[in-house]
Amino acid sequence: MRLASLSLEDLRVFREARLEPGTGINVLVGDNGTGKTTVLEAIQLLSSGRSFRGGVRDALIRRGQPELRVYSEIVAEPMERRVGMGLSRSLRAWSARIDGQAVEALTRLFQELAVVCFEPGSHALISGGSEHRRRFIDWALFHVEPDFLSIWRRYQRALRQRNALLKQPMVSANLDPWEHELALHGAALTRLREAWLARLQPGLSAMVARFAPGLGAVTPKYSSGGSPASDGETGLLAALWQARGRDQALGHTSVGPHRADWSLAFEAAPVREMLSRGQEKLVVLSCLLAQAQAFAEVRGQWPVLVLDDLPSELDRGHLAHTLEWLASVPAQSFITATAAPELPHASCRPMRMFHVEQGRVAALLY
Ligand SMILES: Nc1ncnc2c1ncn2[C@@H]1O[C@H](COP(=O)(O)OP(=O)(O)OP(=O)(O)O)[C@@H](O)[C@H]1O
Repeated sequence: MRLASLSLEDLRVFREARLEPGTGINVLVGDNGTGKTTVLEAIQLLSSGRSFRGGVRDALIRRGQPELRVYSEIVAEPMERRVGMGLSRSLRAWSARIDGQAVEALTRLFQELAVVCFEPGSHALISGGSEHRRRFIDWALFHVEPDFLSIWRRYQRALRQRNALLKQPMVSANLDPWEHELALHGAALTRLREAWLARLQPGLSAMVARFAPGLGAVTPKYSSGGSPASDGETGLLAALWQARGRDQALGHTSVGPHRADWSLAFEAAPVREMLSRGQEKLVVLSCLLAQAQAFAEVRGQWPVLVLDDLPSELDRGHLAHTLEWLASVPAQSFITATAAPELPHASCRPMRMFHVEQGRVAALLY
């Protein structure tokens, strides 16, 4: 999938801007603080309603304005289906449109555009809390597994209900139906997540061999958050039952897939603490590119790749390597940099360069 156009209105420094990206690598060049990252943020917003920069959402709206708007025409392969996606945020709420029609659920919009993002905060995938790693897998499942969203919602609903009951004087029988729900949907969630991690393994091994060969073979390990995954629904039900006393004291549910995690062990660095900061970045980059590739294998089209401030994240050799890889796959990508990086000569798609200057984006001849 790719963006044929992108328009921003009242998003941070931009009053109004529009660009028509190319189908291959798009480079956004400009000085610090001119708005390069904001263009990537706009793409991320359309795909998830959140900014990879975090922080308060209202900071996204241009100072003094009531609302921001982002619009894009998306082209979905293989049939070249065109979809107009619009997202706006007022001080109170988001609203979304597809082909001009308002959509009730934002997730309907997010299903149309899959974006894989590498940015300075991405190292949290390795060094941050487990929520980053769960979100990584759940992002893929949301896009490739039709049942995922309904399983995830049912699990979350049962979790909220059990947590609310845990805060009241305990009546064990009241917990029973919610624990059955949690076990049923939790076991399904665990199966999907484990299967996705297994699917990623070959691509991840190839990416690590390419970007961080010194680390040797990589082994992913999933930990299901309480009971062994192989014990399935029965095991999770038993774990919930056993944890009742402790959970009541805590006031929340301490076992289940909402506590799950995964890790990577390398031949040359069996524990995460042995990775240098730079190696961490290369591992994260490998995970994200492997994720994009696995997505493409399942969906038959690539997600859009956005890579913020790439030249300051990677050394020259790894930057060249990454650009070569990007040029070799049929994915649309967006890169920001303060100075134009040297782009590979051979590319399977046309490349395009844009200059960003204090809230304006201009296409450069390339
Ligand atoms: N709500 C807002 N209203 C107006 N301007 C804003 C708002 N939020 C941020 N800005 C401005 O928008 C610009 C944001 O720029 P952005 O982070 O996209 O720049 P950048 O080119 O990626 O910078 P760098 O190279 O330093 O990372 C900054 O000049 C910032 O002060």
